[in-house]
Amino acid sequence: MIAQRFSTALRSAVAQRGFSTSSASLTKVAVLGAAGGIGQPLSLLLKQNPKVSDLALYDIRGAPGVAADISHINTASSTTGYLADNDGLAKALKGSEIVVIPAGVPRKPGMSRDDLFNTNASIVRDLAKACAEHCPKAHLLIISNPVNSTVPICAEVFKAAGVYDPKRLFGVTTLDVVRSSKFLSTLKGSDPAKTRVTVVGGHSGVTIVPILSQTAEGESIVQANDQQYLDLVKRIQFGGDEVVKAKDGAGSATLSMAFAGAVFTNSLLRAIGGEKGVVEPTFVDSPLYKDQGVEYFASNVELGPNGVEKIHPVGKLSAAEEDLLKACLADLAKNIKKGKEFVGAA
Ligand SMILES: NC(=O)c1ccc[n+]([C@@H]2O[C@H](COP(=O)([O-])OP(=O)(O)OC[C@H]3O[C@@H](n4cnc5c(N)ncnc54)[C@H](O)[C@@H]3O)[C@@H](O)[C@H]2O)c1
Ligand SMILES: O=C(O)C[C@H](O)C(=O)O
Repeated sequence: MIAQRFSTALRSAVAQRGFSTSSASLTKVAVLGAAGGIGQPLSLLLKQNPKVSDLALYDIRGAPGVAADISHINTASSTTGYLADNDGLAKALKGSEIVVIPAGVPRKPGMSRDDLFNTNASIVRDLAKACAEHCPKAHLLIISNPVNSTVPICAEVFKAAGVYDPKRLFGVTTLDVVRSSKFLSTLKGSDPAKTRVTVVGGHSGVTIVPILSQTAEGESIVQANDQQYLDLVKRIQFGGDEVVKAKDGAGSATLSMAFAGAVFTNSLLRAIGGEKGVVEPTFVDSPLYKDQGVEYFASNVELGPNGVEKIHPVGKLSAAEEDLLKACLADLAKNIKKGKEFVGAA
């Protein structure tokens, strides 16, 4: 009865905001690391998403305050904050269909993402264990770095628990897509909303491979293969370092990441709600380069109600992009192996 009343209230709020209610699914979303630099703005953006029915905000510190604050926003979803005591993590996860994980430490200048491994690997492993126990069918969206290793860690934890579904595990690489779109459209004077760049590979340095040749605005830059192209690729691959440097010890990208995380979560919510043709680049368990020892790879993925619907191949590449891909695969294989070794799976 209460659930029915809530559902009616949510649909009416959705309608008032001008969104179509027909495809609006009612979905509980948990954010783990919700009081952090990414967690707070991401939670704020998710609170504005009419497809979210319940927002469960978990952190080892500060989550109840963030939840109290966000809960006053007059959208229909409910918001609850949880700490580790009183079984907070289990309560946050129970019934969640999507779990977004930005928990962990960010970089400081001079650090690589791999330097975060020692701290973040165990944080992500333990959170994945809790997910495997309390919401084994949830879609897991991993933001915590190094993504190239934390995604394999989650997969191995789920395999050990006997609940692994490769279709429901995603490394969030959307920030690379967002940056590519912004940097390319700035150079070309095009509309960033219409300048869509596919980024494949992984999420760190040379493992980030923008396929500019497949975008109308990028084609001529790739053909010229001059300093402008080299600079653009470098800026996309090392955009994270640009922010780390500018923040000067206060962390890494948080606001643009929250935006990117909200974009990817919304795409998945649309697909879960039955919308067809929703495609996002994301780092998943992928057949594309398994024969070269690379089990996880980001490429365009069509999303569906059960997560990964179809993994698209990278398509035609320029000679320069072929070289970028080669360098990517070598690094990626090492990052993946490191993650698997951490959980005793390699
Ligand atoms: N995938 C990407 O594109 C991308 C982009 C930016 C940042 N990141 C990564 O996201 C992570 C978080 O960055 P941030 O700037 O939000 O850091 P932050 O330090 O501001 O926030 C991290 C939060 O995680 C919490 N936390 C730590 N251990 C936890 C645990 N066991 N359970 C629950 N919460 C826990 C902390 O209390 C903190 O609130 C970093 O690893 C960063 O490198 C990834
Ligand atoms: O650069 C970082 O460490 C954070 C994130 O991965 C990014 O790309 O901004």
